[in-house]
Amino acid sequence: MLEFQNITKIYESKNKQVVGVDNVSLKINKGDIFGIVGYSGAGKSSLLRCVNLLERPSNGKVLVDGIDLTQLSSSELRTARLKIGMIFQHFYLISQKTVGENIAFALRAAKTPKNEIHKRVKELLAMVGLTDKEDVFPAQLSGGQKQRVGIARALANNPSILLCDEATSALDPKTTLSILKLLKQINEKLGITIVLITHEMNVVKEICNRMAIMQDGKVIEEGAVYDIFAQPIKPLTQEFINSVVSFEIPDEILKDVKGQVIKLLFKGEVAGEGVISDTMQRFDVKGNFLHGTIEYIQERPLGIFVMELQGEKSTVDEAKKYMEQRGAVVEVVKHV
Ligand SMILES: Nc1ncnc2c1ncn2[C@@H]1O[C@H](COP(=O)(O)OP(=O)(O)OP(=O)(O)O)[C@@H](O)[C@H]1O
Repeated sequence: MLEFQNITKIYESKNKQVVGVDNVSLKINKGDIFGIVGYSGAGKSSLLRCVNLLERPSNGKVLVDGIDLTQLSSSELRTARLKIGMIFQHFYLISQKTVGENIAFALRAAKTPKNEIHKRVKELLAMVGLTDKEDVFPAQLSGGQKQRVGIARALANNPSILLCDEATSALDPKTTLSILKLLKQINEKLGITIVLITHEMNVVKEICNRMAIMQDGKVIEEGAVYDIFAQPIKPLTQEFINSVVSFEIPDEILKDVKGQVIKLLFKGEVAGEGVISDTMQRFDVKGNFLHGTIEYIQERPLGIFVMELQGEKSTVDEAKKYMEQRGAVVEVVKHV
């Protein structure tokens, strides 16, 4: 388990202090794929770099399996860091070394016995699907292949945590998906906890099970990805969710709608259409669909409907209550 306890990172620059991370406490469970989301300057990189103390926090503790890394001696920290792999947006491969040598470099740094290195390099290349690229140089690889080498290098010493710093931001959407798939496989097969930072909600939607949203150095919202997608609380979180799953109805359409407009959420297996049609039969209200979609988040369906309800106010209220009893989350978008 990885835990940040009251982490603050202050940068001193030109007689000025910049707060990169502001008193963040977070728990990341073993086996999580945890996404940290925020706009540029929110403090994501600063926080991620506190995990392996690439940035030393100005205050607070970083606990990995209960051990506070900030209290370790430099040799203890070197050993602890071997169990924390990291990949980067711009890969940082050594251009004069072949793919195989880039990976072997990480193994040598961890004092792996010489006679085991080549076997391990081959294993790692097979794991990331680059068996035939051992002897080529990074310049001969595509961006996605370079990131695969970065992943192989990060996994060389069997880490328990993998940190991903905007790992797919330099890649096209199709390559991004293939790298995310690989990361998910690694998480499932090897049980490695993954912490990734990104400004792309699609990345989070694709592979993360839990997430935190950062703004001005603080974590403003955190929880299960499914729950946050279903009911984001903070306006910034809503903005990020809307970038991938838009529930907004344009004002021009709302303006012409006569009845009350409601948003209905049906989580998991609750069959939204069935509940809505039962409601229309039971109550003297007329419903018009303005929007309807089923999103799959973490392979779990989330039904989202926006509809206009026309009828007596008391009947409309009863109809909404009935839908809530049947498992819907009802939110009024526009009162009559
Ligand atoms: N080495 C540094 N010296 C001074 N200020 C820094 C340093 N690194 C980061 N900062 C400041 O700390 C704040 C948080 O930056 P950080 O890079 O962690 O944010 P971020 O969310 O990762 O943004 P980005 O996605 O652009 O990297 C910003 O105001 C930034 O200017």
